[in-house]
Amino acid sequence: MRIGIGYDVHRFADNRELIIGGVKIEHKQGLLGHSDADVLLHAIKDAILGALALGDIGKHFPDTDEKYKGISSVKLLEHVWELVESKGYQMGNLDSIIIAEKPKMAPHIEAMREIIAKACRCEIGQVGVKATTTERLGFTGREEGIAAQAVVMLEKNC
Ligand SMILES: Nc1ccn([C@@H]2O[C@H](COP(=O)(O)O)[C@@H](O)[C@H]2O)c(=O)n1
Ligand SMILES: C[C@@]1(CO)OP(=O)(O)OP(=O)(O)OC[C@H]1O
Repeated sequence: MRIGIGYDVHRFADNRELIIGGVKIEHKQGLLGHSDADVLLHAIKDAILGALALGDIGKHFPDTDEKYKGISSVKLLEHVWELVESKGYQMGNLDSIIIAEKPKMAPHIEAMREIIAKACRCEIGQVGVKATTTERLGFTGREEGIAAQAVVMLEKNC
């Protein structure tokens, strides 16, 4: 078994879509990034790569490379998962948390779990997604950005 941890932050910006966990969420602002800035999927991918000591997403998908400009983070997760399978591992389980004052994530959590489970070729029951505010404290509390954390456990195929 291998475990990994991931953490990411993206700042809010005008004229950007808000995409979290592969779900487009209606909000006054979106997150800024070279890709679609899906902070949750970035934390999950870093946790997966970390579990296999393969570095981080910046190493695999440099933000200086035009081919990743505006790219869907679901596509990048699918690519990371192909690496996992090529190394002979499968999903044990993953858990994650979105740290955001607003918007409300609860109505979108099931859709996020489905998207992540599909990309990682596992059951929805192996994928945890939660959300919390920081009670208006800090940069997330001031609605300057959103953070996400993830942990993953991978199991070696028999
Ligand atoms: N952006 C968010 C933040 C929180 N939630 C849900 O609300 C619950 C209460 O949040 P607290 O920070 O006050 O503990 C939390 O457990 C989430 O279910 C949310 O949907 N979206
Ligand atoms: C996802 C990538 C892709 O270029 O770009 P960003 O959306 O800027 O995201 P970040 O977490 O800052 O860096 C990782 C990059 O790999």
